[in-house]
Amino acid sequence: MAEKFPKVEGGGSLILAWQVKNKKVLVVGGGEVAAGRVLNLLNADAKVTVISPRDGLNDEVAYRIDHREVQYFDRKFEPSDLDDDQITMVLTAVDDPEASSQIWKLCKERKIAANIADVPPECDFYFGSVHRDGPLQIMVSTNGNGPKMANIVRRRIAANLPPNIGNAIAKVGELRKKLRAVAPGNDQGPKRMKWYVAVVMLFKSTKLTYSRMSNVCLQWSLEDLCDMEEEDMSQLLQYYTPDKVPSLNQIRLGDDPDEWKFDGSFGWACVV
Ligand SMILES: C[C@@]1(CC(=O)O)C2=NC(=C\c3[nH]c(c(CCC(=O)O)c3CC(=O)O)Cc3[nH]c(c(CC(=O)O)c3CCC(=O)O)/C=C3\N/C(=C\2)[C@@H](CCC(=O)O)[C@]3(C)CC(=O)O)/[C@H]1CCC(=O)O
Ligand SMILES: NC(=O)c1ccc[n+]([C@@H]2O[C@H](COP(=O)([O-])OP(=O)(O)OC[C@H]3O[C@@H](n4cnc5c(N)ncnc54)[C@H](O)[C@@H]3O)[C@@H](O)[C@H]2O)c1
Repeated sequence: MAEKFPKVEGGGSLILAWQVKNKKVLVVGGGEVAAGRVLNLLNADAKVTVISPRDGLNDEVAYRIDHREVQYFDRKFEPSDLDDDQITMVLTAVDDPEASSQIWKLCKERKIAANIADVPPECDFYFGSVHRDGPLQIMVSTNGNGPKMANIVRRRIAANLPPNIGNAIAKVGELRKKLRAVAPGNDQGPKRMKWYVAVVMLFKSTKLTYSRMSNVCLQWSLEDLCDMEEEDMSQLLQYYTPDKVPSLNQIRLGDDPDEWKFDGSFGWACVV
């Protein structure tokens, strides 16, 4: 018999999307691993400081420093580097296990979250293998079992994604923002979410699951979403107040016989 609630399966990680925008992060080390860490951090708009002797710098880290993408100190780590309560996180990637352990202990004394590359027990969090396409990020973790496998799984997932998915998500983001402007109140919350989900489900019912659905009159495709212009979005948003979800043709051509009322079920819209 199926369980009523999901079964707990311990031993995993809590996977989150940490918002480090404008927050200070210290990276100790300037080699190949540090280069990857720095890129991840800059992609998340963090304020990055790198501490590493110049002669140990990898070309990519040197490039970030030369282009002032990071703040830089040309020396080894010193405990006083942690004397800044604005530091949100410390990442070490040094080829010196003693220095690594010392940094971990100091971070714990100061309650700063830290990742010590190479030493899983000395990590408050692990990195994962990340696929990025505009606003879309997919992280794969094997929870320390096999980082190379994480890389392989991530590539396989990415290869199976529709090519326009990042753009489509960006458009949905724009639409969602505009919808909030049209219906800002908290009291609109449930209606706003229901209508928005109905619109997104129309797009889900098309290219993402296409062949099985081919007898159903499909109204939106991923490409349609990507092609949405300002004008299309304003047209679409006019259907929010009467709680209707139009077809793309209706938005573009204004013909209304196909119009259907959203009945609250997130099923398929069938226009015959
Ligand atoms: C995913 C990725 C993200 C990133 O680092 O950004 C990542 N490691 C990557 C690559 C990679 N790392 C290593 C190899 C060599 C081959 C091999 O060992 O497999 C390769 C492969 C390569 O280089 O191709 C060596 C290695 N790594 C760790 C140890 C220590 C240990 O296991 O004890 C050792 C042994 C050192 C030694 O033996 O001396 C530990 C960790 N590495 C993690 C993440 C965390 C667990 C993530 C997970 O389990 O999913 C964790 C626990 C902590 C952390 O680093 O956060 C990135 C792939 C990104 C991508 O390409 O997409
Ligand atoms: N994702 C992972 O977890 C992963 C993957 C591969 C390797 N590693 C491990 O991570 C560590 C770093 O790997 P790498 O390839 O970048 O090494 P690397 O030799 O290219 O770089 C080490 C860097 O640390 C700097 N450094 C050394 N001591 C320092 C100190 N006290 N203060 C500041 N900087 C210092 C060096 O100048 C150099 O820039 C190694 O121990 C490696 O085995 C981890």
